[in-house]
Amino acid sequence: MAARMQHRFHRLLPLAGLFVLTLGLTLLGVLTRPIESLSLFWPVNAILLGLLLRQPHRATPAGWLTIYAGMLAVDLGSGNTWLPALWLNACNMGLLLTGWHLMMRRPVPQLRLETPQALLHLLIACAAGAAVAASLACLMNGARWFDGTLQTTWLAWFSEQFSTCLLILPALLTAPPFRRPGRHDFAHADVRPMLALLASLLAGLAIGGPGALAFPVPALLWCALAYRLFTLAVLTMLTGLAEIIVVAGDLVYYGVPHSSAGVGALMSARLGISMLVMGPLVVAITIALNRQLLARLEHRANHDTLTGALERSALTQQTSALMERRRQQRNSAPLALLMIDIDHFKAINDTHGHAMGDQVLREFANQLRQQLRQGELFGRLGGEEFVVVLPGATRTEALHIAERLRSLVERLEFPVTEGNSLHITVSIGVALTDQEDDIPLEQMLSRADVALYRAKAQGRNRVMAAEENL
Ligand SMILES: Nc1nc2c(ncn2[C@@H]2O[C@H](COP(=O)(O)OP(=O)(O)OP(=O)(O)O)[C@@H](O)[C@H]2O)c(=O)[nH]1
Repeated sequence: MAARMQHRFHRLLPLAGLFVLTLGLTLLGVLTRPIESLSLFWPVNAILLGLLLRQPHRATPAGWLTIYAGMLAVDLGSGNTWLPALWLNACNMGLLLTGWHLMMRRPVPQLRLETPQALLHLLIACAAGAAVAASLACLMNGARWFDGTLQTTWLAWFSEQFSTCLLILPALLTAPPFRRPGRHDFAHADVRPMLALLASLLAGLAIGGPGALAFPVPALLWCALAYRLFTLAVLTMLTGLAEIIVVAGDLVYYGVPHSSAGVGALMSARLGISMLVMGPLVVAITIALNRQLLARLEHRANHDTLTGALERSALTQQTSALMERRRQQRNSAPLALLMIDIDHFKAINDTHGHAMGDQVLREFANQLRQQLRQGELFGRLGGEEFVVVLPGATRTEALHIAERLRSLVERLEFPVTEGNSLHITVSIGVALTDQEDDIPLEQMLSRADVALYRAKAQGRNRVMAAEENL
């Protein structure tokens, strides 16, 4: 009984959360809505659509009904009668369901706006959702708003819903998982593009006229080049919403008439503002895409495809950079280099086949990598020979780590057939440098190689230190 109650509680809790969120957002929309007219902007639908696209498991029939109930509760609570409340919120649901179904047909990268085409799909989904909402509004309510024509009513609904969704959704869809920002997040942030954006908005306010709406575009393009996609999406959202408020609130003369006959012009301004921000968003998406591709290419170029360890050239370059940094910082902490070679690896290939040899190399590398700390390097020199670089490790520590790795490998099991597995051992040569004895990398490698050779000569499965400096 208690278990069933608990199960029911766990099922109802997310729905209760959705209900409270809908209630809060709708209340906010209603409070900013002048009596007997449409809201300046109605962010409820865009925010709920963003939430459902990020968390599709909430979009169950019960979830949709909960949202509808939340919206109805606010409308009825604020004095609306049943029929208009049912109708009005059916329009909102029309937008949500249309937008959700069109967007959910897209693969995940499109949902996260990872390609420029994804932005076009978002535009189509917003337009279709807004069109459904506007059509339902006209169908149900006739032409009771504005100047009483069906066309103005439809366009007013459409422009408000379309522009709000297009401005808000990119920020919601690209938001990274929440984490507390660290000091480093802001340490190197370039504030100039943001200041330029602010200046362009102020210039728009000071100069006015219809062209002023486009003043922020160059600053937004600069922001697109300087910031992450999510940051840019937040900036385009804030810029767009600020401009809509300024135009609709008649705070500055933008050449947009505000009589009821001017609803069409206000609608045009809303649509224009939401489309102006598409350009900077496409630039930011393209840059993010290029960065990802470059990072992937760089990873491919620097890492061995079989084991994921650093390639010889990347290992040499990163170790040299590490040594150079130590030199510049006059860091007297030592740096240790372990050269690790699998014993009798040829026999594994010969006995179990090359594919099994590859499997052993892959698993061996995975296990070794897991033992290393951040800042330590792991590379493959070729064949079954690997290198570990340990910055700051003393002689005792380096020997201790090498011994730990040797004994770990000895205990590894590589399944060959059912109930049958093979074992391997490694020989390790250790070389160490410090400030007084700052030797080039190539010399470190050859010292470790000599030590490794001695380990092999003395029977393998052992750690030997280079004699010169240990
Ligand atoms: N499966 C597989 N084998 C490789 C790869 N790279 C090198 N080898 C094989 O690794 C073996 C290395 O053999 P040797 O250099 O004779 O060394 P060993 O048999 O480990 O003997 P010792 O090092 O003296 O203990 C050769 O047979 C290579 O063909 C690889 O990427 N995959």
